[in-house]
Amino acid sequence: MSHIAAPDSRVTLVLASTSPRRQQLIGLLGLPVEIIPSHADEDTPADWSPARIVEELAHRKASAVRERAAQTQGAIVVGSDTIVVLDGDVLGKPKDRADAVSMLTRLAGRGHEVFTGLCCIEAASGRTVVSHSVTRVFMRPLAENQIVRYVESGEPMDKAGAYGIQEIGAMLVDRIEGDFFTVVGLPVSMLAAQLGEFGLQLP
Ligand SMILES: Cc1cn([C@H]2C[C@H](O)[C@@H](COP(=O)(O)OP(=O)(O)OP(=O)(O)O)O2)c(=O)[nH]c1=O
Repeated sequence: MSHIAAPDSRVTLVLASTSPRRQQLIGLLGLPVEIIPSHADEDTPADWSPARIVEELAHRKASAVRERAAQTQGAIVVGSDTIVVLDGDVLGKPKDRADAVSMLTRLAGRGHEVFTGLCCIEAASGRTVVSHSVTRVFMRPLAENQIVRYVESGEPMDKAGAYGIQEIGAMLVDRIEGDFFTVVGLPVSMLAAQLGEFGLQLP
């Protein structure tokens, strides 16, 4: 992987996440990274909009580790949350394989939206920036046996909407409108823009 010169060695990004995808993607920024898994409550009121849900959950995840992150010099905590939205219904991670099959049966052959919320908190000051990004994903029509075979791979189980566009799930997707990394769970260019608000110029 190529790297540009570290833009600001006084900053460490503290990723409040257990997601291996987010851990890999945040490395693209070329800044020092620490991981502090966050276990925030993910319940939200039923009448909240998708945008409000993902922004709130990204904020909760980042807030939950802010205090621990403050021990690191120049820490900026990053939290993120991703949901799939179809016909106004929020699809999170599937509860079991049957739930994954039913989500994918609904998603096949049509478009849906993926919302990702992103929150940066400067640990020392508490200064907070939060926003979200939306990408439209169009899935190929899928036969029942294709869906079942995909679910048997185990890949869908830790992913919102029961698919991973960056893995075998790439074969389920016809096209997207919007940012790819929003679907994977960490909108890299929005993160760079948020960090710009803390005076970091990236790249
Ligand atoms: C739609 C889609 C989702 N996903 C993933 C991104 C997120 O990791 C996950 C949604 O769950 P989240 O609750 O957003 O995140 P998480 O529990 O995996 O990690 P953490 O809260 O610790 O940060 O779905 C993909 O990897 N690819 C995809 O194509």
